[in-house]
Amino acid sequence: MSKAPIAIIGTGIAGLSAAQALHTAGQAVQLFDKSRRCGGRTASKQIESGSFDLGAQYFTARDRRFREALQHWQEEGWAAPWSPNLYLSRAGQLEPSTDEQARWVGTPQMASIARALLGDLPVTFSCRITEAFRGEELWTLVDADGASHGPFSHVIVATPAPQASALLAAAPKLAAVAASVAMEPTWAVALGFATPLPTQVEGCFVQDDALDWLARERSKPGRNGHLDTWVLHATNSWSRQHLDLSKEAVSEQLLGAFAELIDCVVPAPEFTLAHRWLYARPAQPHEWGALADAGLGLYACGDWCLSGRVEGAWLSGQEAARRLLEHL
Ligand SMILES: Cc1cc2nc3c(=O)[nH]c(=O)nc-3n(C[C@H](O)[C@H](O)[C@H](O)COP(=O)(O)OP(=O)(O)OC[C@H]3O[C@@H](n4cnc5c(N)ncnc54)[C@H](O)[C@@H]3O)c2cc1C
Ligand SMILES: NC(=O)C1=CN([C@@H]2O[C@H](COP(=O)(O)OP(=O)(O)OC[C@H]3O[C@@H](n4cnc5c(N)ncnc54)[C@H](OP(=O)(O)O)[C@@H]3O)[C@@H](O)[C@H]2O)CC=C1
Repeated sequence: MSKAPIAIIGTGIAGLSAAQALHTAGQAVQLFDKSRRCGGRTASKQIESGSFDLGAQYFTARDRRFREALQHWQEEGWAAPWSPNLYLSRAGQLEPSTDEQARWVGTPQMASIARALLGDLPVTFSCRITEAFRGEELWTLVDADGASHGPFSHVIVATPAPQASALLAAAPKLAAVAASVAMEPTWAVALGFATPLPTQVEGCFVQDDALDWLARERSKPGRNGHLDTWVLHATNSWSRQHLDLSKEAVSEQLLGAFAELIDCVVPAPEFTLAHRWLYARPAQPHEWGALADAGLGLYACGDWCLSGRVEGAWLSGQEAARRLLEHL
C-alpha cells in the first residue's frame, strides 16, 4: 500500500510554500481550499477591462531564504520589481515620499505567484474543511457538506488564525494559541476610470482617518487593462468601525476620501468594487514560525505565526514543512 499523503488546508502563500517544500522533499501532498481558486489574500480580481490586486499590493523581501525564492520567481516571470511614484498624504497634504525600499509584485497579477506555486499539485477547491480528526494513526478531514477526505499521514492547517483554531481541536494547546491571535479587518475598494486621472501618483501611504493606502494598477509591471484602475485600502480602525456597512456605502465613502486626497478632478468611475477582508492581518507580529504537535502529526502555519506580510506567510510555510520533515 502506498504511503498516505499530507493534507494541507489553505492554498494561500503559507500553504503553497509548505506544499512546495514537501513536494521537493519527495512527499505526496493534497491541498484543500474553500475558495474557487488559490492565493488567499494575494487575490487578484479579473474583470472584462483588466485585472487588479485586491489584497496584498506588493511585498518586500528581507530574509535571505525568501530573497532566494524571489529570485527564482523573477527568473520564471512570476514576479517583478515595482517602483511606483510614491507619495505620502498627511493632514490633507500630498507630498512625494521616495525611499530606497525594493518592492515586488506578482506578474501579470499578484495572484500569478500562487498559481505558479500550485502548479500541478493535487488540490480540491470550493471545499471548506470543518474538522480534522485522527484515527489510530491516520487523519481524516470532514468538509462543510459532510464529506470525508483521507486518509492522510499528517495535516497542515494554513488558514488565518481564527479559522485555524477549530481545525486544530485535536491539539488543544495549538488551538488555544491560534484562538489567542486577533486579526484586523480591511475594506478594499477598486475604482476604474475611463480616462486616466491627470496625476503623477502611483502609490500612496495615507495617514488620515479612513484611507491607509492607494495604488494605481497600471503602474505595476505586466498590467494592460484599458481602465485606469485604483485600489484603495481603508485603515484597520476605519474598517472595524464600518464592518457592517453596505458595499455601496463603503465605496461611496472611500471614493469621497480619495477625491479629497488626490490632486486632480475625479470623475465618476466606470467601475466600482468593494471587498471586505475580515481577517486581513494579525494585530501583532509573532515569532512562532509555525505551530507543531509532532506526536500527532498536526501543524499550523500562516502569516499570523510571523509577520502579517507575504514574506511572513512564505517563511511560516517553510518552517511548518521543515518541522514535519524533521519528524518523519
Ligand atoms: C487588504 C490587504 C492588503 C495587504 N497588503 C499587503 C502588502 O502590501 N504586502 C504584504 O506583504 N502583505 C500584504 N497583505 C498580507 C498578505 O496578503 C498576507 O500576509 C498573506 O497573503 C497571508 O498568506 P497566508 O497563506 O498566511 O493566508 P491566506 O492568504 O489567508 O490563505 C489562507 C487560505 O485558507 C483558505 N481557508 C480558510 N479557511 C479554510 C477552511 N476551513 N477550509 C479550506 N480552506 C480554508 C482561504 O480560502 C485562503 O485561501 C495584505 C493583506 C490584505 C488582506
Ligand atoms: N491592509 C492590510 O490589511 C494589510 C496591509 N499590509 C501592508 O503591506 C505593506 C507591507 O509591509 P512591508 O513592511 O513589507 O512594506 P514597506 O516597508 O513598504 O512598508 C511598511 C510601512 O512603512 C511605512 N512606509 C514605508 N515606506 C514609506 C514611504 N515611502 N512613505 C511613507 N511611509 C512609508 C508605511 O507605514 P505607515 O503608513 O507609515 O504606518 C508602511 O505600511 C505595508 O504597506 C502594510 O501596511 C500588510 C498586511 C495587511
